[in-house]
Amino acid sequence: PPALAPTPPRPAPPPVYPACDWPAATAVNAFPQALILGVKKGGTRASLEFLRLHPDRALGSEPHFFNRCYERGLAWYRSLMPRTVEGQITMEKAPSYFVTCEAPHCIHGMSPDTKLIVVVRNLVTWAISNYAQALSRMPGLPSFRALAFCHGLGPVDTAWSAMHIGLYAQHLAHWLCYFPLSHFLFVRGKCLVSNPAGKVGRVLGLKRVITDKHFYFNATKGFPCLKKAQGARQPHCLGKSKGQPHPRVPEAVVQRLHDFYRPFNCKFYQMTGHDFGWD
Ligand SMILES: Nc1ncnc2c1ncn2[C@@H]1O[C@H](COP(=O)(O)OS(=O)(=O)O)[C@@H](OP(=O)(O)O)[C@H]1O
Repeated sequence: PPALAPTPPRPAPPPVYPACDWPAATAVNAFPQALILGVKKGGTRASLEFLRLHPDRALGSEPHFFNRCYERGLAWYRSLMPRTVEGQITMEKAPSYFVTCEAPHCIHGMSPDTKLIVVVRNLVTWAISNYAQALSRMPGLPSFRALAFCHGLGPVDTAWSAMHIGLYAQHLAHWLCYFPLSHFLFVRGKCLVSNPAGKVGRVLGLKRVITDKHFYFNATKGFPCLKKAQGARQPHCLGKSKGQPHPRVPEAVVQRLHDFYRPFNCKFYQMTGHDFGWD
């Protein structure tokens, strides 16, 4: 008689989750619908921390995907995003996307509907802020003046990142080849300090949930801090690299930089239709 056919393996039983681990029926890892593109030292961390308070948004970690690890693929990127339910906006921030040449193309490839947030700041203050950060890490750094100008007093050294990144008009022109201006939201870094609730509350038309009640002014830090960070009971200020003292830079140097940036600023105002008043 023919040998008995082996019993076919039983199909694996469906997974059994403890009640508290049931996956929410509609929660998914969605690609970000909005990205904070930078710029670094503009106030990106403050924007992110303040937005965390909003129940209608979910913020991803900071994987620097579009400027450092795009080769890992969009599926990997998506898996890093928090699970969200319908009606929630997924967001991510990276300090350098705005100045990364390939980023507009890659982000457009992910979704041409992505909303883009850029935190901008007076470029001279901004350049000094970058220098302050670098100096705190490398105390032996040459003076600001020596780095800002070729040969000490020559033309502005646009090869220095603190000068180059500030050419907002040039970076924006590149982005506008991929996204219309209506997709951009420009946030003044200064407003995040003077009126954090106002600025953050209005981002992306989110319901007005974040108000002055969420903040207090911390006189020691000299900046607004959160009365309670998300999921915590304690007041929370940003870390010590945010809001650090700036070195004194001679007025003549500041003036020369204002003169240098003026035409670029004018161009940026024209492109965005908004006078940021940096001159
Ligand atoms: N609430 C609050 N607390 C502290 N700092 C605040 C806050 N709001 C805005 N800022 C400004 O944020 C600047 C740092 O910007 P970023 O977070 O974009 O820096 S980074 O690129 O992520 O390192 C930082 O720049 P510096 O003051 O030059 O350090 C601040 O001016």
